[in-house]
Amino acid sequence: MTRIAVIGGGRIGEALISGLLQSGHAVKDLVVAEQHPPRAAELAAEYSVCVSSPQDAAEGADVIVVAVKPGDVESALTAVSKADLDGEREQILVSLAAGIPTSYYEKRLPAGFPVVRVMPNTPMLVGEGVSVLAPGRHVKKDHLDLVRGVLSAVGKVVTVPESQIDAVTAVSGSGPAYFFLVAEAMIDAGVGLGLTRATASELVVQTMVGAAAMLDQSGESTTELRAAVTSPGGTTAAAIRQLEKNGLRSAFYDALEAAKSRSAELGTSSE
Ligand SMILES: NC(=O)C1=CN([C@@H]2O[C@H](COP(=O)(O)OP(=O)(O)OC[C@H]3O[C@@H](n4cnc5c(N)ncnc54)[C@H](O)[C@@H]3O)[C@@H](O)[C@H]2O)C=CC1
Ligand SMILES: O=C(O)[C@@H]1CCC=N1
Repeated sequence: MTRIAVIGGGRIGEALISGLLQSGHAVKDLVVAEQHPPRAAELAAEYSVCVSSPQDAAEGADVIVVAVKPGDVESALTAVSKADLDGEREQILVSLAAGIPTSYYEKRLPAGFPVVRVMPNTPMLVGEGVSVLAPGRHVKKDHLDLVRGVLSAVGKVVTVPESQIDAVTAVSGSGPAYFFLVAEAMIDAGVGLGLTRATASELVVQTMVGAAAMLDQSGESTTELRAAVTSPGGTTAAAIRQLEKNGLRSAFYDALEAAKSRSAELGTSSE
């Protein structure tokens, strides 16, 4: 089995660990390096996962996953680099950090070391993530297949050229937060209309789950599905008119542009 070291046991590191274990990955083939001791203890207790230093974790791993904040990548990589790393051993580094390009790692790792940049998202926690892969210069087909195999255990896997990864970050990396925000706003609006918070939450969550399942399974476009709910002169048309009047569509254009720019900015500040 592929041995995986996760450097950084925060929200996305935990989502990956949890998703891999739920999909049948053996706990003995997972190790996490987490610098914050109480958090490390929490992960060990929750998942029975082995906790180690970044150096030791990287030493024995086939896949080294960097899951720290972009600003912590330098220190994490310095620690990882103390391990006896060797591209010849077919080790691969997978970076989940927003903004940090593969060239950043390639400059600092032994020559020829394969690096795959990945933009995951948190639904990997429940096996419904989407991980978008962008291979670095030294990545061969076998490396990419290995990373694809690992991440397909926790959701869908898509591959793009690295030039598209800032846009991907804006769409699917940050995307779950947009849906959570929409759900939050709808729940509050339902409460404003007199529903209890529990009822409003139940209705909104199930509506989101149902709508997502239809998008996924019906084969119909978003426009067709929306039209099917929108009766002429009806309630949905009245609501959508207000959403459009209040700039929902352009708010999303602006929001995703801001996220893409921020991802690019994180990259340039870490050259
Ligand atoms: N949270 C999300 O939805 C997504 C996050 N990402 C990326 O994943 C990375 C991690 O994000 P989060 O999990 O949200 O952050 P987080 O702050 O929850 O977790 C990062 C963890 O790394 C640990 N850490 C920092 N430096 C370390 C080191 N040198 N050695 C060991 N552990 C170290 C911290 O103590 C912390 O627990 C970021 O680069 C982010 O851009 C990517 C896609 C989605
Ligand atoms: O907000 C962030 O920077 C990270 C990257 C994508 C989702 N969360």
